[in-house]
Amino acid sequence: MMASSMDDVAKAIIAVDGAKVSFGAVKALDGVTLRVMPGECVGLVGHNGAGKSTIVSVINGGLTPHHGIVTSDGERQERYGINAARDRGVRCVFQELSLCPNLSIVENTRLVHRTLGGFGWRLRAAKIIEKSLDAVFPGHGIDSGRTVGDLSIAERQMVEIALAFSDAGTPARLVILDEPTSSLDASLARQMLDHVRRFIAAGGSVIFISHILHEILETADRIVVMKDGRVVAERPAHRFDHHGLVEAMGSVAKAETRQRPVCDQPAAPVILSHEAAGIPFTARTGEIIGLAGLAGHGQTELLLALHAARSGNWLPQGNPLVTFVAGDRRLNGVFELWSILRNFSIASLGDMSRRGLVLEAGEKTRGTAWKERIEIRTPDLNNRILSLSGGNQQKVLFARALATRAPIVLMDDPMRGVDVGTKQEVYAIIREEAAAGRTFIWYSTEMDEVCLCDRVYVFREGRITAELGGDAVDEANIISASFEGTA
Ligand SMILES: Nc1ncnc2c1ncn2[C@@H]1O[C@H](COP(=O)(O)OP(=O)(O)OP(=O)(O)O)[C@@H](O)[C@H]1O
Repeated sequence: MMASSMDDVAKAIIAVDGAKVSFGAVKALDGVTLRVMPGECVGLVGHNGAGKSTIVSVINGGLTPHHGIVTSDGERQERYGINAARDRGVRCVFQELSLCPNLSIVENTRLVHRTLGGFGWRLRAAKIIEKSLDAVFPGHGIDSGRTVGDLSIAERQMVEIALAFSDAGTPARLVILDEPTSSLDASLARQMLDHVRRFIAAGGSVIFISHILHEILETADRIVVMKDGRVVAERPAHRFDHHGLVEAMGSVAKAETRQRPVCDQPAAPVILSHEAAGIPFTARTGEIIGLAGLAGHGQTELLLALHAARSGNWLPQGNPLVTFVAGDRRLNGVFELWSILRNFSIASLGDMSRRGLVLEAGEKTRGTAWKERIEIRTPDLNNRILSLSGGNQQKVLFARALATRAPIVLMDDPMRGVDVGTKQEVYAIIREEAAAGRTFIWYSTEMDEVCLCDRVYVFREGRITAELGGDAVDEANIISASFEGTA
């Protein structure tokens, strides 16, 4: 080891050296070395399945590597686990939200901070979480007495983030944020990124994982790129640009194309309409319609209402009229005990069976074709769905919906956690299918995606306040309509 490298290990809050982790035949980590210094934000990027969440589990003490050394503040950790990590000030916001849905925010705060017992703990817990919510998301409007199960996915993500930064005696020193903004709209994401910079300026450390590269480029001090279980590039953030990062991520990341499809179909028949609050909603055959506005302002409710209204409608040959890509994959999307293949094929079993029996060869052929088309990374489609990384699970849900013959596809922020390369692939598929007559209704918290749509409805406080079409679909118009509700 070089002298500077030894110095780094001594100063690092956490240093992992040569970590190897395998799951069966899959080498999730193949000799990863990562150090986090006080007062720095390390950006961690890489394709879906690159190993980012796995190295986070090692640092968080949730997973002991088969090989490798963990050092903290210069001390080699022989028995490093979740409790040791917590005692050293390591906090983690997981990709899959981890709060107990049947408990209130205050009760969840008590669970996270084990020392928060004794007389009057409710009041103290409420103060702790409220202080942190106010610091990270000023003006959040979340009452800490609410039950977590009643919160929107964005609100749950906000509470998880605030909990990670909260202080009940042992202050957070290293906060790991694994795709923290995936359910947040641009203004909430901004608040969180600003808080990260304040935390760093005060001497804290952050590991920040995101597929939204501009967030990484503007927030991280140093960027580490992973590919297939290895670190393949590592530089100060100012020495990367967007293109350089995409290139470093490797073959999966293809060049981005940002042009919006031109769908000039005022004459196409209306396939769906709904009397929404505010401007009425309509969708025509072959249109890609975006639902925009701040997170949780009624977009998911419209998708659910459209689904409820038309889910009983079947086309000839037993195909449904609408299909749905759920936003909250753990709650509404994934069948956790099933294989990847069965999770994929469940929505189109009608097309894969004869006289009530599923034709296994046909199911496998279709599954394999989709696996290759959007690069679902697994050695075997018969593995359990939970063996996939988060982004790869999301790809399965997407493939499940697209593999049906439903002419209307409802999508509730479907690209959550999907890597940049696959996103381009999926945008191309959506465009192709829309050109062939499929209608897409697409809620997204990412402005770039909303701007790919032919027509956009902007939501504010449960109402549709603006409808933008053609050249009017741009960031400035969407932001102005989100805040002022100008049509
Ligand atoms: N419990 C498990 N069982 C089997 N394989 C697993 C398990 N957990 C992770 N893997 C595999 O390890 C590899 C690394 O996964 P990991 O979750 O670290 O990727 P990631 O970089 O975080 O991806 P994403 O961007 O999709 O979140 C993947 O190939 C994944 O399928």
